[in-house]
Amino acid sequence: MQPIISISNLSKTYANGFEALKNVSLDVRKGEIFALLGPNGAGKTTLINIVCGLVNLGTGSVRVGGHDIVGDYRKTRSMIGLVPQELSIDAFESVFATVSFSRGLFGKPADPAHIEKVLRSLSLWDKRKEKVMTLSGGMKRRVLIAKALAHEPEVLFLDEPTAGVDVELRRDMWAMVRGLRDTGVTIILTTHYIEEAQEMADRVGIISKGEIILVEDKDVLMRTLGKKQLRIELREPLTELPPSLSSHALDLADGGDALVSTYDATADRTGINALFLDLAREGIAIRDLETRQSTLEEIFVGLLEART
Ligand SMILES: Nc1ncnc2c1ncn2[C@@H]1O[C@H](COP(=O)(O)OP(=O)(O)OP(=O)(O)O)[C@@H](O)[C@H]1O
Repeated sequence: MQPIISISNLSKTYANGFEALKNVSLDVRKGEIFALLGPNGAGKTTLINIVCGLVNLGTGSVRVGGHDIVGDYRKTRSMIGLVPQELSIDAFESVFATVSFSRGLFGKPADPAHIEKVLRSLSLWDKRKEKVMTLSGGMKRRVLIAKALAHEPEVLFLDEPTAGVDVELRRDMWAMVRGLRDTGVTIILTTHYIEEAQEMADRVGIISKGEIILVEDKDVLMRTLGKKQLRIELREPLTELPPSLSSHALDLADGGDALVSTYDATADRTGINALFLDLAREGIAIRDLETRQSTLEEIFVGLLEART
């Protein structure tokens, strides 16, 4: 499939000499939710701002829908909606007016029916006549999303969309973003909430110190890099691990009330059968079992640690 965004060998050095992006190449597929994860200062916003035409690119090229972002600036800009990190909106305008105005910026004719659809999809219709300054922070963030959607973009960038938003609103936003994806909009989001990427993304890209260190299907990433943990609660506590169990990667936990084994769930032999046999031989009785898969957060931290 033709990617909707194609970034090739992109590097960016700011005027002060800081190299914020180093030879980044990345394709985003049409209709996917792509999560860009990285620690503070990794270059996420720089990358987004270059694609959106807000920061000049250094070297390399970026195409959106097959159009070059420099040569075909107007075309690519009109294909993109951006929800920026900072809440910057015209405080004195009504919700409806500020969202309609955004559409006009792209030279699109007024379309009150479209604006109504966008406002309704974001549960903002009841607030359409209110001044933006009277809204709560979460509602203001929705207005930013409405503004980004006013000109019917094919690609939506969400730069930390749920920073500082409460859990309920975050879940509403996720549902809203999924709904948008279902209408064919490609979504690229940056986030510090790895839970958000885990919940929403089709693919995940990890950026660190200006370099893309990994791009992978989320499910593949979690399957291949995710370790599983087996927790065995014991009927009787152990004071120490019996020597016969020393060949298993086991730790005593909860003051001896539990054993914890970390294993690779994708391996042909996980060693779990042998472990249970040895436990039975030792006469160690089990009260309960629990297995747990690594979260994306653990995978992410592990990847970054492996590079330092
Ligand atoms: N105009 C600028 N001039 C010089 N350096 C800059 C400029 N803008 C950003 N930087 C630097 O480039 C690096 C990448 O910044 P960027 O905002 O892209 O990171 P980020 O991954 O979005 O971080 P965060 O998660 O904190 O938003 C940072 O070290 C930042 O200080």
